[in-house]
Parts: sequence; structure tokens; C-alpha cells
Amino acid sequence: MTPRAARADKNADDLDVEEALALVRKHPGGTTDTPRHPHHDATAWPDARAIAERAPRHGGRTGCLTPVAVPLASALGLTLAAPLTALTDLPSFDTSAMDGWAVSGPGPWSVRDEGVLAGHTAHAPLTDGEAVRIATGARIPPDTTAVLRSEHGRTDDKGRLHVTAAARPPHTVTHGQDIRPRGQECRSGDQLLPVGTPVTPPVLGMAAAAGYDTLTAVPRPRADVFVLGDELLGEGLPHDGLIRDALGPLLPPWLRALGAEVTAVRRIGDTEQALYEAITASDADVVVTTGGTAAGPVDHVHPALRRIGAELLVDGVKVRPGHPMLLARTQDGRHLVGLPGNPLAAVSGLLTLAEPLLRTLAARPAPEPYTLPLRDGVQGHPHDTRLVPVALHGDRALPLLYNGPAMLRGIAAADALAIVPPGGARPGQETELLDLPWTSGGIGVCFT
Ligand SMILES: Nc1nc2c(c(=O)[nH]1)N[C@H]1C(S)=C(S)[C@@H](COP(=O)(O)OP(=O)(O)OC[C@H]3O[C@@H](n4cnc5c(N)ncnc54)[C@H](O)[C@@H]3O)O[C@H]1N2
Ligand code: MOO
Repeated sequence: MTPRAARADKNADDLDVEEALALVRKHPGGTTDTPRHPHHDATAWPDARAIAERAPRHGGRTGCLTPVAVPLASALGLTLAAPLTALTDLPSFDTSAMDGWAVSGPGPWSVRDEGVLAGHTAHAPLTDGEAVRIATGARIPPDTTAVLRSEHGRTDDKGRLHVTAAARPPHTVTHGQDIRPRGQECRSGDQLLPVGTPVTPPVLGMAAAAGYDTLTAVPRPRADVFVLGDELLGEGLPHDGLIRDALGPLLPPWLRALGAEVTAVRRIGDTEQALYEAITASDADVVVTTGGTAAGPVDHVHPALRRIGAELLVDGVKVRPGHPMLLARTQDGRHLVGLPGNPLAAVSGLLTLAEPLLRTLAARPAPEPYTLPLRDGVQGHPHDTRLVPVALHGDRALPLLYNGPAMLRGIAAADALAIVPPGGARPGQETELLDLPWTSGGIGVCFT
């Protein structure tokens, strides 16, 4: 086995970014200071993902962005950077679990005139044989021994309260019944959730209940999107060799679903100078470009990266579609993902490079890998991985047609992308799938 084959054979987890960089530097196509050759060696697909995931950990950094205090209303989808520790006991006072009466001692009870509602201040202690009307969530008066639910009590013609046969056991109220004691759920200082927990709607509710107004969380990485191509139209029908820009509408919401805050979406003219100016003016954590990655006359991404002295971490990936995709690091430690212009190739680059990069920056958990059998066989590329749109039907994945690099018809109907290994997959073959963000989360959940 050659040293390169041995490297390619390594588990993706073992591949160090610096090692990968060294690999890229050794090859003419991968350096930033020598002219690029269109047939340079590309990175294996799993290695490209591993490099993108580890790229932000360069130079002893933790990888994720510096945590900030975020108001609860803006924290959905972020990751906790500090444990959620209770700032109060929960419940914070002894509470009635039911509408009914707070009672003291065994019945029957005389009933106080004025009841106790939720949110009201403390009431005077009950004396033995006394009861008071109480609402769910109201503070229990001192010396209460139980709460009698309204459906388990009745008052006689003298106004005295009795337990009815409907109570379980009949005519009985047990000590402590339907009282939620202070601290039942947690004590002040208890850890409720660890660092790394994704902020979901119930986490927001838990945080509010535990006394928080802001959460310490990893912010969304800021992403600028630069769409290259003089042939692109922003509206209307294609005409005179001009086509509609499909990536301007597709990428920003997809990037948001991957955890980014999209700070700019700009169409850039097909000149190296325009791209250079856009990249150098950006202060986003991640710049995503589309188009201009190949070796055509107006493919300006490589020259612009050379000009700003960026390091190419990935320069071409053994994946179809999308093989000209690239990942670079600027001198100030920010990242640029170059997506190919063909729309499905751009989606491939988004999931291969942008997803793991953003995941590390945002400290999001990695999705659990899973497989399903393919309903139909899929022809493979001889050397490269293929990403093929599939629809999920029961426990099988149905490969979709219209999966060419320039097509969106397949992915627009898809639930996932099948990772088809070099050589292809047989009908029924268990195949790893990459879920699309809205498949598992629901469209409202992921586009926050
Ligand atoms: N000589 C070679 N030519 C090409 C190679 C190669 O290796 N050698 N690779 C091919 C592959 S594979 C792909 S993918 C594309 C990548 O091209 P670029 O990233 O340089 O992108 P463009 O040339 O700018 O555009 C390609 C294609 O996509 C259309 N496009 C671009 N942007 C958009 C958009 N926002 N919305 C819709 N369509 C878009 C563009 O009009 C072109 O048709 O290169 C191959 N060529
Ligand atoms: O990467 Mo290209 O999309 O294979 O055509």
C-alpha cells in the first residue's frame, strides 16, 4: 500500500487537519501559491467531512465560537455553553396541585370565607379543623395537611366541608395529598441540563421556570453568501442564455437550518476583483461562495483565495456531484466554503463541507448515522462517493430520478441523500443516509 493509500484507508476520525493540509500542500492543485491543475488529487468524501468538522479547532482553539449571553427569545436552536443550574427551588413554594380546599387535620372542616388564588401572597396558617378554598398553583397556607380536590368534597347546609365517597379511598384524604412540596423538582443550585444541550422549546421553558432571562450559549456562526455568475437572473423567465439564480433562494434558509445566521446574500459579478473585494470586506465567520470553483475562464475562486493568502484545507472532493468544492482558511482564521455552481453540486458541498464546519462552530451535536435498504440499485462512480436524493417510504429509501449535478428536481422531492459508495449499491443494500434538516425537525422547527 502506498503512503497515500494508507492515509486514505485511515479512519476519518484519525485524520488530522494539519496532516490533511500537508497532504494538500504537497500537490500542485492544492497549494495557494502555485497554479491549480484541474486533475489534482481530490480528498476522499469521509476525510473531507472530517477535515471540515475539525477545521475550527486549528491552533489550539476549542472550535466553537465564544459563548455569549442570549435572551431566551433569541436562543432557540443554539447550544448551551454553561450548565443550566437552577436559580431557585422548583416549585419555589409549597403549591396546590389541584383546585379544591387546603385542609388542616381530619374533616369535617369549617371553611374560611376568603379563598387562595395562584399568584396571591401567603395566607394565615390554618388551624386544625379549618379549610380554605384554593386554586391550582396557589401557595399552600402554613399548617395545611392536604388538599382536597373540588370533586371530592361537599359542604353541608351548615357550611362544613366533608370528603365524599368519590375520593380514593372513599371519604378519605391522605396526609400531603395533592400538595407539591417546595423543591420537589429541583433545589436551587441543582444542575438541570449539561453544557452542550441543544436549546429546544422545552429547554426555553425550563430555563424560564428556573429563573433565567438569558442563556449562556454558543452564538450562530455568521455566514455571508456570495453568488457568482453574470448569467444569473434574480427574477422572471430565463432568456437569451441567462438563467434564474437557484442558489440565492436555496442557500440562506438551508444555512440557517444548519445553525448559521446569514448576514449577507450578494450576487457578485464574474471578475476576480469583485470577488476579492467581497471576501476581504466580509467579517463573517464563514463565507460561502457559489460557482467559479472549476477551471473555466471566469472561475475566480482559486485566484481570489491565492490573492488573500488563504490556506486550502480541501481542494476537490471525491464525490459526485460536487467534486470541485473547496474549503479554505483565511489568514485571520475564518473559513470559506466554495460551492460549485451546479445546483445539486452546491447542495453536495453544503452537506459535505458547510454542515460539519458550522456544526463545530456552533457546538451542535453530530447527527446519528443511520442506514436504510435502497429500494432500487444505484449505479456508482468507479472511484468517488455519490450523493443521491432519496424519498423515504416506510423502511426503505427510494432513489429519485433527476439527480444530475445541474438538477434540483430530485432533491426538491427528497427526504434524504443516500451516500452511495464507489462502485454503487445493489437493490436492498443497507445504505447510509444524510437527513435533510426539515425531514426530522419539521419546517417550522429548523428554520428559526
Ligand atoms: N474543464 C472542466 N470543466 C468543469 C469541471 C472540471 O473539472 N473541468 N467540473 C464540472 C463540474 S463537476 C462542476 S460541478 C462545475 C463547477 O463549476 P463552477 O463551480 O466553476 O460553477 P460555474 O461554472 O460558475 O457554473 C456551473 C453551472 O452552474 C450554473 N450555475 C452557477 N450558479 C448558479 C446559480 N446560482 N443558480 C443556478 N445555476 C447556477 C452555471 O450557469 C453553470 O451552468 O464545473 C464543471 N466544469
Ligand atoms: O461536481 Mo459536478 O456537480 O460532478 O457536475
